[in-house]
Amino acid sequence: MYRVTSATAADLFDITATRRIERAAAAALPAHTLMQRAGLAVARLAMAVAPHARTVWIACGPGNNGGDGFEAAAQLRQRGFMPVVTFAGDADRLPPDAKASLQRARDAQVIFAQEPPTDYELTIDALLGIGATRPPEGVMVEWLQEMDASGQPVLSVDVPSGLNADTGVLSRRISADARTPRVCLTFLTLKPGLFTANGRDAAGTVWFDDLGCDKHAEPPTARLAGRPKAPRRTHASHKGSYGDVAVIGGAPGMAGAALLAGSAALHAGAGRVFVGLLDPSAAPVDTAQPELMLRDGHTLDLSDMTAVCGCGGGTAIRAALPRVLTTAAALVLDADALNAIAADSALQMQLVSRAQRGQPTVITPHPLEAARLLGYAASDVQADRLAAARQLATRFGVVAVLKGSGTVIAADGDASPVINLTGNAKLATAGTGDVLAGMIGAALAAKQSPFEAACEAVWRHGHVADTWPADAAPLTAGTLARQAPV
Ligand SMILES: NC(=O)C1=CN([C@@H]2O[C@H](COP(=O)(O)OP(=O)(O)OC[C@H]3O[C@@H](n4cnc5c(N)ncnc54)[C@H](O)[C@@H]3O)[C@@H](O)[C@H]2O)[C@@H](O)CC1
Ligand SMILES: Nc1ncnc2c1ncn2[C@@H]1O[C@H](COP(=O)(O)OP(=O)(O)O)[C@@H](O)[C@H]1O
Ligand SMILES: [K+]
Repeated sequence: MYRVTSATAADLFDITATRRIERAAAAALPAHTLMQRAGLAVARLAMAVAPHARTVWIACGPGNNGGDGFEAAAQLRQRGFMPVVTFAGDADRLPPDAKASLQRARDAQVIFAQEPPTDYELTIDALLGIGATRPPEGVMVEWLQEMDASGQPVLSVDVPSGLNADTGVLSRRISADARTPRVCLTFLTLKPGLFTANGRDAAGTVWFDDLGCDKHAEPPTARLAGRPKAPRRTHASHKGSYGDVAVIGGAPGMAGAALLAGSAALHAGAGRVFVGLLDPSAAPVDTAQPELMLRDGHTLDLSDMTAVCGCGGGTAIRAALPRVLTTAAALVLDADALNAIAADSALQMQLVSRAQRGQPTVITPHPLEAARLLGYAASDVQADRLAAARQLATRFGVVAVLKGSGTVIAADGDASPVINLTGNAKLATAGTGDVLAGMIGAALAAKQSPFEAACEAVWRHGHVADTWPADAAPLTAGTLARQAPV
């Protein structure tokens, strides 16, 4: 059993793949073995999460997820805890493994009740796992609401009930005021839905137990990339070794966004950074960051540069795009550049033809920008973030970075998409996206592969927010841009 952190590199498997792995694992072991191992693992983690607990409320559902709960109840009872089980199901219709575990819980003198206990120190959510076919209803909803509001730790078995393990869509809203600490112990595979969309809020800290079944040949659905290697510079390197970045953006009134991207590219290690502003009346120098070379965004030669295009671009970016799309050696497209491309099929064709010419492009949409590019609603993008990122990558021949909680990075081709585990809501402030675009630009300019450049920059950007002290002033985009790579 191990705890998943942002440093963890691991494969993720959707429900269909997990089912195949589960069937193969079950076939290789004596009956009931997997559930016994799962229940024991839940009991062990419960004791670690709440060693002081006396009463543990275990909410069990109608399938094998409930079976894991019965098994954990039996184990906890044998260790002197007072588990109280509420069961939302029919004992006669339980699958065989779960039925056997129900009997073991009864034999261990576990208390069964109709209602949750009045006082308890830990809840185990064993209502629904990967077999959930529809959102929870009836008494399950009541119990889940009680858990959310209890303030006591919740340990979700395999998957938080109501969470789609493939997409991270949760059937209910968890209030931002809820102070309930959450852990999730997931079995056999790590599932993508635990790490994106609502998955992070619903699952809390994720623990993984392979139940002794670590060998299988199933291809992954997605990956956690883990901590990137620290950047190294050879002694004899020079500024040309790290490439040129040109930020194209900063329409009248929006120079700040372009300067933020430029500052981020500079601090992320680019050899030289130009900022091509689209505001003819812009000042000739940024005195706060004099290393940035300010130029006219419409005329800057991009043929040997990595362009970062769109930050604060406004409507002026439209006129600059045909030249940027055809000439930039490598390209990061953000914000208004993406909105302009979404509205113009000729620009879309120019974007697609970049890949055919071997000119790499990374796009960095947030969900609404992704929705515009795909012709969907933002809610459709959020309903399946992995699928949306893959579609963007394939349709435009790019590396797509779909931002938000659990940023997804997908490439056109066979590579599994990556879900990034760094970052938090401290980044939910204006300008942090411009900073990310600049950081990716610097990584591309240093000749990293576009997919690697995007994954590493997204990781580092989020890591700054993760390590930002809780008692420090809020993390602004300007401060974020000035952090050196880790
Ligand atoms: N079979 C095995 O080898 C193992 C199974 N394990 C556990 O088994 C779980 C999967 O078990 P199941 O396939 O039985 O699936 P679940 O226990 O997730 O749920 C399936 C049951 O819930 C019902 N159901 C689905 N959605 C519902 C809803 N919204 N309201 C009410 N009832 C609903 C279904 O009709 C079915 O009876 C895993 O998540 C994991 O916890 C683990 O013990 C590991 C080993
Ligand atoms: N709750 C969150 N968890 C993780 N990352 C977040 C969260 N909110 C915002 N971010 C990150 O912050 C950045 C915001 O980018 P964007 O929406 O383009 O903002 P802006 O245009 O103001 O710069 C993205 O990298 C996004 O992934
Ligand atoms: K569950």
